[in-house]
Amino acid sequence: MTQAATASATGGGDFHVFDTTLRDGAQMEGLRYSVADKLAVAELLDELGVDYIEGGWPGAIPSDTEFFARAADELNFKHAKLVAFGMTRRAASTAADDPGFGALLDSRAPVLCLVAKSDMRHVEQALRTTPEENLAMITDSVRTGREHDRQVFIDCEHFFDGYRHDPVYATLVVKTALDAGAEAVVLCDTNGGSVPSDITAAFTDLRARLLGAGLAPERIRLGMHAQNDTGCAVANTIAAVEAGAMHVQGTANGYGERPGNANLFTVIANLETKLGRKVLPDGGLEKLTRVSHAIAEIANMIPDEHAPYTGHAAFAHKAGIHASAIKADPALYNHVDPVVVGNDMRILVTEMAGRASVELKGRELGIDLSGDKDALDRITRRVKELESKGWSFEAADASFELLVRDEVEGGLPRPFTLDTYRVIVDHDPNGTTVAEATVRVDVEGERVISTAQGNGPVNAIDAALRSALAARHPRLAELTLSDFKVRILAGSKGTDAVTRVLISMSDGEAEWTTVGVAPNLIEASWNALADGLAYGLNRR
Ligand SMILES: CC(=O)SCCNC(=O)CCNC(=O)[C@H](O)C(C)(C)COP(=O)(O)OP(=O)(O)OC[C@H]1O[C@@H](n2cnc3c(N)ncnc32)[C@H](O)[C@@H]1OP(=O)(O)O
Ligand SMILES: CC(=O)C(=O)O
Repeated sequence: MTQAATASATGGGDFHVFDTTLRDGAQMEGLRYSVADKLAVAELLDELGVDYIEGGWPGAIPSDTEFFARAADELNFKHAKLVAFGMTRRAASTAADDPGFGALLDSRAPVLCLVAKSDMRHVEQALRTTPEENLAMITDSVRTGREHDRQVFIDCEHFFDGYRHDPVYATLVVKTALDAGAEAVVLCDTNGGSVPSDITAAFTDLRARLLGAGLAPERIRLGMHAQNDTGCAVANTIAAVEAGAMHVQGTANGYGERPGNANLFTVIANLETKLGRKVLPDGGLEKLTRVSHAIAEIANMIPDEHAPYTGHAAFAHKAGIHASAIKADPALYNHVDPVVVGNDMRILVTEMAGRASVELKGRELGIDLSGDKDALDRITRRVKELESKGWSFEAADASFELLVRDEVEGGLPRPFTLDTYRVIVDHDPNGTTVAEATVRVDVEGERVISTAQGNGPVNAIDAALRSALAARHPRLAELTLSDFKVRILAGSKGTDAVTRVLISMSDGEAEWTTVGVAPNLIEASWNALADGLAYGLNRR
């Protein structure tokens, strides 16, 4: 860590984006970072341009102690400052003698963020100390941090509940921390039970009380830390900023304990695009989607498709009426240009599509359908008819493209046509199951028969088909099956259910998905497989 400690008690209009993905975000059930993961996440957050990265609690959590040791040697942030989280010193001791506090200083982090009690009930029941001693713990901890050349933030735990219960004491806690030299005092909605009007009222009232207590306006530096238990964490954070907060805390993708924390990426995007506050360095905002997905990958979490701004579906339009207006101007149905946050707009073609949806989807696929009203009519009708029978094109772009090309270009060249297939599944007395498939196909005028075994019927058909085509189509070896999804769609009478199969394939450069629907699982799979291979072999 080459970052010099820059303890500063100067007030002013600077605004902080404070990320706590690696501390509070790591408190999420089911999430566990290795030290290497944490180092990688920290680098991504620095690249995005957040101001502070809270790395964990050194001294309390052994892997966090290791993270800070490695961070000090290995990380070289371009923009951010690394923050060590901890608590104010223990009651009836001194910060200088408190081993927990010592571990924070030993971490070499240039910034400390200390959680302090601000709800009288917590002081009495959890700390089991006096209100005065709690204030002394805050003063001593902030001053000691400052004496060691650290910036110090105070997180006021349970601030909003405490403020409702005893606003005089909660105000005194904030004033004490600011008087001691805290860079900012962060008001935490720890139980996450607040709604935006609570936040606005508390910030406004607290500011008036602090001014009344003699604090100069520029010394009132407040921040917001919102948990998402009411689903209002982002809204609460925005309400806080509108009420004067100059520091926002949150986590990547909203990871955190219980329903999580304020999604910092949504907060940042709202601040920049709605409130007109530039909070990231130049070029930062357009990295938002990539960084969000990269952190999900490291955290081993499936990215939230529907996350505002960064989700894959955040700018996906399914309704035909939306597409018809988007054709005139994408801004008519997008609240911001997706490119601003590094995302893309997508048009989904389903039974809800109209001609405009088909035209725009064609444009996405590089097929110009504009002006061909007959083709647009035919394709739209065909999509609606197939979807009513169970097909689903929204996740199967390759099947849609094959359908469009069939309608307007006489279809892509088919590398083979099926004559027959047969599959046998053997379950022997030892419990071993083997599937064997034989396919008979026409390949460029020649009839080819091939037999292969597999661990299941679809695997066996895939192997037999590949073996039949291998000599004429060596590129098949590059095409791998990356996903196989089956869904049974209930029929109207209960017994006439149909099966929908989605198959994703990749050639190492691109991935595409095809859909097959039939009353029989093997037939549905064959349809999807045959289309997937045909699409792949035609891909350039
Ligand atoms: C709202 C938040 O999310 S804050 C972050 C919470 N994160 C964590 O708790 C994760 C890491 N925590 C830990 O590893 C452990 O809980 C430790 C190391 C911090 C403490 O462990 P222990 O010493 O075994 O204490 P334990 O966890 O049982 O209780 C917490 C102690 O801290 C005290 N404490 C709680 N908050 C504060 C505070 N702000 N300032 C000073 N002391 C505090 C409690 O009164 C209690 O004291 P006691 O030991 O005298 O009963
Ligand atoms: C500090 C913190 O994480 C909270 O109060 O929620």
